[in-house]
Amino acid sequence: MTKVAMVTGGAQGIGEAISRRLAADGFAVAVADLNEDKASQVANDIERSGGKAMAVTLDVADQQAFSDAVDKVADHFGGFDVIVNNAGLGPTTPIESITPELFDKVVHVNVAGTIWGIQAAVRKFRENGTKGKIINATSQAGVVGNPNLMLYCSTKFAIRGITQVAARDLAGEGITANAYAPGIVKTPMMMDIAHNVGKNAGKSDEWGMSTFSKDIALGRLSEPEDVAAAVSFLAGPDSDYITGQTLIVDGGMQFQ
Ligand SMILES: NC(=O)C1=CN([C@@H]2O[C@H](COP(=O)(O)OP(=O)(O)OC[C@H]3O[C@@H](n4cnc5c(N)ncnc54)[C@H](O)[C@@H]3O)[C@@H](O)[C@H]2O)C=CC1
Ligand SMILES: CC(=O)C(C)=O
Repeated sequence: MTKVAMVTGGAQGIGEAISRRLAADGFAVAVADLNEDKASQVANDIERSGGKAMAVTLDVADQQAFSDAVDKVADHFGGFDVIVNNAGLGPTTPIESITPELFDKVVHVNVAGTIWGIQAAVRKFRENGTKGKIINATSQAGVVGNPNLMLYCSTKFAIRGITQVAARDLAGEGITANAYAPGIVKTPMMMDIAHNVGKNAGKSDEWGMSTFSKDIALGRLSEPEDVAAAVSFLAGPDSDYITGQTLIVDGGMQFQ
């Protein structure tokens, strides 16, 4: 029986790499994203390569839409086994720059979006009697406070707590919940942060990326595929006994 995985923010960056890796692992993959065109491109490319995939247009901050999307995926593929709550926003926010509007936007996507994904997945797992897996995107910025990323870091620290609570609440049903914490990965989100680091110092984007990565990850950059390999492990049978953990993906893999 083909297992089914849904990847939010699956149309670009780390999420795209996760979508492609899980398809290569044999999952039927739902590429869920705000960006309908990019999600369709990724899903179509997976299908052209012999995998099973579908695109789902979704704003993870919309609780009902998330629930409806999980129903659509389960109905289309005939099951639902893994949710990867990968979608997120990563603005650069010096303390004085944080507004109520920006706070609401980022927390609704990163934190509420993760909770709505867990809620929708658990409902479907229970309906189908599936011992499913919940895999959430935190970050090294959810383990260590990063300069000028107060709002973002607050959400990534929150996601680790959400993951630990979900693991504890769901252990009796055989449902696991874990998080992955990438280091510095060259994606549009990270390039935006690097741009702001450089701009604040009157330097280039390249200087910003190099400086930030040296400060945070000893200058080590990870590839989206490195993170996808960690998520492949968490989605696969070898991690069935693991729950409530954060897998750090920065110059290797280690549980936190
Ligand atoms: N790039 C990095 O260095 C690191 C990234 N992460 C985390 O990994 C995850 C993916 O990050 P990246 O690939 O770098 O991001 P990205 O910004 O390159 O891609 C994010 C994807 O999520 C989608 N998205 C954004 N808001 C959405 C919403 N409301 N509903 C549905 N989809 C939405 C975007 O359309 C995009 O396709 C995020 O949770 C991020 O916090 C963690 C550590 C490091
Ligand atoms: C974007 C992010 O999570 C970083 C810089 O670790």
